[in-house]
Amino acid sequence: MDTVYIRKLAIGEGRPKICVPVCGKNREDIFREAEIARKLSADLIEWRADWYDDVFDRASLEEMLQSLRHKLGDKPLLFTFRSIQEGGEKPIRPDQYLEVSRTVCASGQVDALDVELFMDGKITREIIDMAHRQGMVVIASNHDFVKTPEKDEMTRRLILMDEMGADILKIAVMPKSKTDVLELLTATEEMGRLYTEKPVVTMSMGPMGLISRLAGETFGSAITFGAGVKASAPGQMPAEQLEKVLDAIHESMA
Ligand SMILES: O=C1C[C@@](O)(C(=O)O)C[C@@H](O)[C@@H]1O
Repeated sequence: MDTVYIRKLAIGEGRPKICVPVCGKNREDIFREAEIARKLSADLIEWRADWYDDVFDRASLEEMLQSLRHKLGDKPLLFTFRSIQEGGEKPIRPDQYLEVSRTVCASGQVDALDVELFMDGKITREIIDMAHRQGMVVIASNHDFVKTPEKDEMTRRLILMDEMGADILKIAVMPKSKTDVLELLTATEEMGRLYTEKPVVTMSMGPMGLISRLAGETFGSAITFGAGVKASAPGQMPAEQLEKVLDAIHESMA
């Protein structure tokens, strides 16, 4: 697997990196959560801006990006607007998604950008190119909060992300059975062995899928999300506990 750097953080080698989401609705909550995430074991902080009340106001968004960067120092920052159809808080039209992404890219304050694969083919490509021109890392993503697609469909989507030029390929799906969790792990393993050199990030959500958030070093998932103040998706463990488990696995595997 190739290593992708987000600032100095090496994604794709060693222990999976811990990403802690920040999901505040207003300035105060966002700063409080970011401060907690920074002190926790976060290797990377995700600002889930779909939770932010004023996200569609450009001046407020620009100001928040600057302040967040200031608060986080050189901690790597991932910007995500998760659309409602993929499990996020707010609906967003493709043109708004493009506009928000433009503001984020132009701000120069963000290190990595989450781009939803199925937002809109043309816009997705445009955003990926724009983020790359700014020297940002692109994490393409896809989420199914209802079910686990078949293994070949999951690998197809991840391959599509690779072809679209994303640097890191991510999929999160909901299991209905333990077999679904195995499907996700098999898709993860196959991606690394057969289809890509890029880092892959996968998770099976909910309590049944929890094991997939711990097993990245074995099956090939390079980032795992751990809860700070609150979880941004079902099945996330508190980041502190997650760190202990990942460290124990890493040390015993060495
Ligand atoms: O894509 C992901 C993964 C995630 O959905 C999870 O299941 O941990 C959490 C989201 O905040 C993040 O953007």
